[in-house]
Amino acid sequence: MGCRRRSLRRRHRGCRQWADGGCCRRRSLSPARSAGYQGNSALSGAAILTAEEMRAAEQAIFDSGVAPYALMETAGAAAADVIWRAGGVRDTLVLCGPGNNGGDGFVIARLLKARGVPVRVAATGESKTDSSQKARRAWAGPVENIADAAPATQIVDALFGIGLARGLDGALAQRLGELVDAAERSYAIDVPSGVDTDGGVLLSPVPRFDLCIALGALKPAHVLQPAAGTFARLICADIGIGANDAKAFLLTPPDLAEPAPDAHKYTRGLVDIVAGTMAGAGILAATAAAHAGAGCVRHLAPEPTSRLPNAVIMVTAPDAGAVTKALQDERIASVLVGPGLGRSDEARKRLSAAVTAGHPLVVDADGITLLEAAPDMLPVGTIITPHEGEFSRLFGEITGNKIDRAREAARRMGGVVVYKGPDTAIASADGRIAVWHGGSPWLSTAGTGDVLAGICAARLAVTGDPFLAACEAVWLHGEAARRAGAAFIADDLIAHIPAAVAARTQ
Ligand SMILES: NC(=O)C1=CN([C@@H]2O[C@H](COP(=O)(O)OP(=O)(O)OC[C@H]3O[C@@H](n4cnc5c(N)ncnc54)[C@H](OP(=O)(O)O)[C@@H]3O)[C@@H](O)[C@H]2O)[C@@H](O)CC1
Ligand SMILES: [K+]
Repeated sequence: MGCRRRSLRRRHRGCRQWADGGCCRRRSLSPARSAGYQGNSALSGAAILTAEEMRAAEQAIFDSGVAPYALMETAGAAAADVIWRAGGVRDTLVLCGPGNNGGDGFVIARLLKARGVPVRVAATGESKTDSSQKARRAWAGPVENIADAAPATQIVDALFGIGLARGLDGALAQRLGELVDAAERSYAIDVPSGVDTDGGVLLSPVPRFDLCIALGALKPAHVLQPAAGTFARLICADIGIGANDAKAFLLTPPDLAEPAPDAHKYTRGLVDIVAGTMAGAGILAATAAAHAGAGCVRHLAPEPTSRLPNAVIMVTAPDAGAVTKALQDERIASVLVGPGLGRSDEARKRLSAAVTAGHPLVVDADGITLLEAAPDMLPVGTIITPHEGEFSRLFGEITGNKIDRAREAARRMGGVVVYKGPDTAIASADGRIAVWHGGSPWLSTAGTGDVLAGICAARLAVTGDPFLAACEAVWLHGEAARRAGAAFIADDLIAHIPAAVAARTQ
C-alpha cells in the first residue's frame, strides 16, 4: 500500500490550461488569479460562487477601500475588452436593465464607443442603483426603448445578472430572443438574462448566446444544466474578486504520474470487479479499469466468459460465498460492485460480500439501487456514481441545486458522490466539490457509466484517495469521449482511455 501511494503522488497544475487566455468553455481565468486555489488538493480550478457568496466577495473588496463604482468600471472594462477582441468594429446594441448588470452595460457601451465601435444602448427603464446611475450618466449617447430598438450585428445582454429575482416578463423575454436571433454575435454579461444564478434553471425563455462573460467568478448557472446550455462559450473575466473561501470549483485536468521504476502489478493496484448476471456491464467496467492505470484487474463473475481481455483475470465466483473468499486478499486495492450485478437476492448477497470485504470501494448501477435508500451502510470513503434516477432513489428529496445535493449526499454517506450527468458534481464528505461540464453529448449512450465506474476503481486503486480518484476518473472519461468523436459506443470509449491518461502523465 505504502509503495503504491508513494509511486502515484501527484499535483494538479492549477489553471495552466487557461494560461493562453483563450475564450472558450472551460478556458477562462488568468493563471495569477487561479494560483490562490492551488492549496485545495484536486481543486485547483475556477471557483464557483453562489450569488450570496459573490456579494460577500464583492463586499470584501469594498471593505478594502474599493468604491462600488470603481468595481463596476473594472467589470465593464473587462467585459468590453473581451467583446472588442472577439467582435472588433461591428455595429453593437447594448441592452441595459435597471440594476448593476445594466450599469455594467453602460460602461461597456462607453468603452466600446471610445474604441470606435458604433454602439447604441437600449434600456428597460430607469437605472435604480447608485452605480448604474453613475454609469448611465457617463454614457454620452441616447438611450433607446428596448421595445423599439432596431436589431444590430452584435447584441450585448446586460439586462439582469445575479440579481434576477423572477422570470422576465413575456414581452421582454421575447424581445431579447428576437434581438439575439437577429444578431451575428451575442454576449451575455455575467449570466444570460432569465437564468437562475444559483439554481441553474431557466426562469423564463432564454436565447442561446455565443459567449457568456462571467464577472469575477463562475456561478452555478455557468456549469449546471439547463442554464449552462444557454451559451456556446464561456469566459470568466478577472475583476479582482478573491474566492479563496469558495466551496465548489471547476474540475481541472489531473496531473498523473508514471508508475514508479520499481513498480509491479500489485503495487500499481489490484482491482476486483464483483460482477453479476448481466455480463456485458461488468466486462466493460473491468476492461476500462485495466486501461486506466491499474496494475491488475480481476473479474469475479458467476459464469466464465470469453469476452474479457486476456489481461483481465477471470475468477468464477458462482455465489456470494465465493465472492467473499476471493476478496480475502490483502493485495486488493479497490473493489467495484454494481455494473451488471442484477437485483436478485443473490445480487444483494454479492453486494453485501463486496461491502463487508473491507477494501476501498466503488458502488455503481444496481449496487446503488440495491442499497435501498440506506447509503449509510457503505464504508466511510466509498465512491458512488449515481445518475439522476439512482441519486433520487438513494437519497430522496434534497433541496438546492445539483452542487448542494451532491454535497449533502456525500455528507450523509460519509464518502464521495459522483453525481453524473451532462454536468457532473463530485462531492466529498469533507465538503470539497468539483464540477465537470461541457463534455461530449455522445456520452449519453449505454455502458458509458460502467466505463466510468471501472475508471473510478482503477484510479482509487492507484491513488488510494477517493476524492482525487473520482476527479481523475471523471476527467479521463470525458477526455476519452472527446477523443472518441461522434457516435461511439462504450466499447470504443475504452480504447481512448490510455491516450487520455498519456495526455496528463508527466
Ligand atoms: N455589486 C457591484 O458593485 C457589482 C456588480 N456587478 C454586476 O451587478 C450584477 C448584479 O447587480 P444587481 O444586484 O443590481 O442585480 P441585477 O442582476 O442587475 O438585477 C437587479 C434589478 O433587476 C430587477 N429585477 C430582478 N428580476 C427582474 C425581472 N424578472 N424583471 C424585471 N426586473 C427585475 C430588480 O428589481 P426588483 O427585483 O427589486 O423589482 C433590480 O432592480 C452582477 O450580475 C454584475 O453584472 C459588477 O458590476 C461588479 C460590481
Ligand atoms: K445578463
